[in-house]
Formats: sequence, structure tokens, C-alpha cells
Amino acid sequence: MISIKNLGFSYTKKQQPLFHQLDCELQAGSIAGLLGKNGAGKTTLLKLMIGLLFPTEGQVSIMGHQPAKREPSLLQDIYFLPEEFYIPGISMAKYVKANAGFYPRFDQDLLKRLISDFELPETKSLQKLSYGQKKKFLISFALSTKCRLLVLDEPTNGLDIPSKGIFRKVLAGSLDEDQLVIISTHQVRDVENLIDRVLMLENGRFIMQKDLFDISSQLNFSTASSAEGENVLYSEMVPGGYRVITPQTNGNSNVDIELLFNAISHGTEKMKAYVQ
Ligand SMILES: Nc1ncnc2c1ncn2[C@@H]1O[C@H](COP(=O)(O)OP(=O)(O)OP(=O)(O)O)[C@@H](O)[C@H]1O
Repeated sequence: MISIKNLGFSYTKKQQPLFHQLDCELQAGSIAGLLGKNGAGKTTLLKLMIGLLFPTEGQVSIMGHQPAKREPSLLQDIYFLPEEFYIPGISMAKYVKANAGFYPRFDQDLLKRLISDFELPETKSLQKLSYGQKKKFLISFALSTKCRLLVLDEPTNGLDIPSKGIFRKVLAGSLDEDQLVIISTHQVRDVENLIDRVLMLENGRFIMQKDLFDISSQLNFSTASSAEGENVLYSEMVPGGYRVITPQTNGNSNVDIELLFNAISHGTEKMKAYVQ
């Protein structure tokens, strides 16, 4: 659904390029996690993907169209939830009436269900909701658009712990096979058990692009009493022992995304080479 080829970008001519020769392909029916530290370029890349910024080299295509052309037929199938958003002082009903019409597949019943799942109060004005409640309303609206491409920038920022769980549940439960969701986050744990593809950005390039299934068939994540061992690719001390990554020898294991993220960004060359 998304194809990025040889993408380069810098905000100013004087600046070093933020991205240089990035390539990426993402298919429908997937939830991809775009992971990276603060300032790695996640938001910038999302904006390049949806045509809010223009590449300085290379190209982005979504469903065969160039997003930078802002064609209405494409825009009705893309929803971008930015990290920082403005929400007007009108009721939920008025907001939906004013905005749902832009999305031909908008699902009113789903919206009602999500508002109830998130336990959002029906207030007169959306501005009277807390930050987390506003975010949950916009997540509900985003999912209800049924756009084929949903781009969510740090969607779990500001959500309390129960809401993060509900977010994972409603997202996994409301998607269709023809949709692609891209979630950017530096809070890696928030997307555990949700994403099926990992994209890790560092220093302007992808240091990993892999399906979780492939990672779990390559690497084993376990707890051990010692960090030593000839097979250990990476370890971190945790209360009561160590979390370790070793080569996979017995099928699949659950991927510990935070450990994987740390292992790739601070880990040994052996670890990095293993996941190339
Ligand atoms: N409008 C802009 N003009 C110039 N530089 C910018 C602009 N926006 C972002 N940058 C720079 O581009 C780099 C990437 O920023 P970006 O917001 O894409 O990172 P991020 O990974 O989303 O960070 P975070 O996790 O903190 O949200 C940073 O060094 C930032 O300072």
C-alpha cells in the first residue's frame, strides 16, 4: 500500500539531510510500529508519507498515488492523527457531523461503540474534556473513518494505563483486512502485542524493518539468572535476574519489543548483524 523509494529529506538546505536513501514497503492488513528515540524523525517521516512534507529526493507512493498531489480521492482514504492537535469547542455530535462526511466509509455504529469502550462522557463541548479524553475521542473518530491508511503519531501519549489497554483492544478489534495502520511511538511497550511489523529509525535510516513473526523465529527472549553465555546476544539486568536475547532454537517466543529496541540501539555489532 505504501512504497517509499530512495527517500531523502532535510528541513533546510544548510542542514544535514534528516533522511537519505530510505526504502520501505508496507502492505494492507498490517499494524506497523514506527519506533525511534525522541528526534529520530518519526513525525517527519509520517508527514512525508502522507504528503504534508515533500521529499527532497526519491518518492513516496500510496496505493499508486503521490500523496503530495493531495488528490481528494486519496485524501478520503487517509487519516492522520497528529501528536499535537486542535479540537474545537463544539459537541461530539457536531464534530462528527462536520467531519464524518469527508470519509465515505465512516462507521457511526463503530464510533458509538468506541466512545462507550473508552467511557467518554457526553459533554457539551469537546474542549471541556481532559487531554487524554480528547485523544481517546480522536482515536475513536480515526478508527471510525475506516480509512485504508491510518497514521497515528504517538497515540498513547496522555492515555492512562487502562486506556492504553483499551486502545490496543479496540484497534486490533476494529480493523479490516484492507487497512494499514502506522503507529509511531517512543513508548515501545505501548505497542507490544499490537503491531505485527517493526520499523526502527535511528540517525536517518532504518536500523530494522521486520515482521514480528520473523523476529520471533530468529530470536529468543527469556529471563535468565546470568547474563553470561556464549549464545547471549544482548542482556539487561532486571529485578531477580536478566532479560536476555539468544538465537532462536526452539520455534517461536514472544518478542520483548523494548528489549529488542534497546538491543538494537545500544547493542553489540553481533546483535545488529543478527537482525539485518
Ligand atoms: N519544522 C522543523 N524545522 C526544522 N527542523 C525540524 C522541524 N521539525 C522537526 N525538526 C527536526 O527534525 C528532527 C526530527 O524531528 P521529529 O519531530 O520528526 O522527530 P520524532 O522522532 O517524531 O521525535 P519525538 O519522539 O520527540 O516526537 C529533529 O532534530 C527536529 O529538531
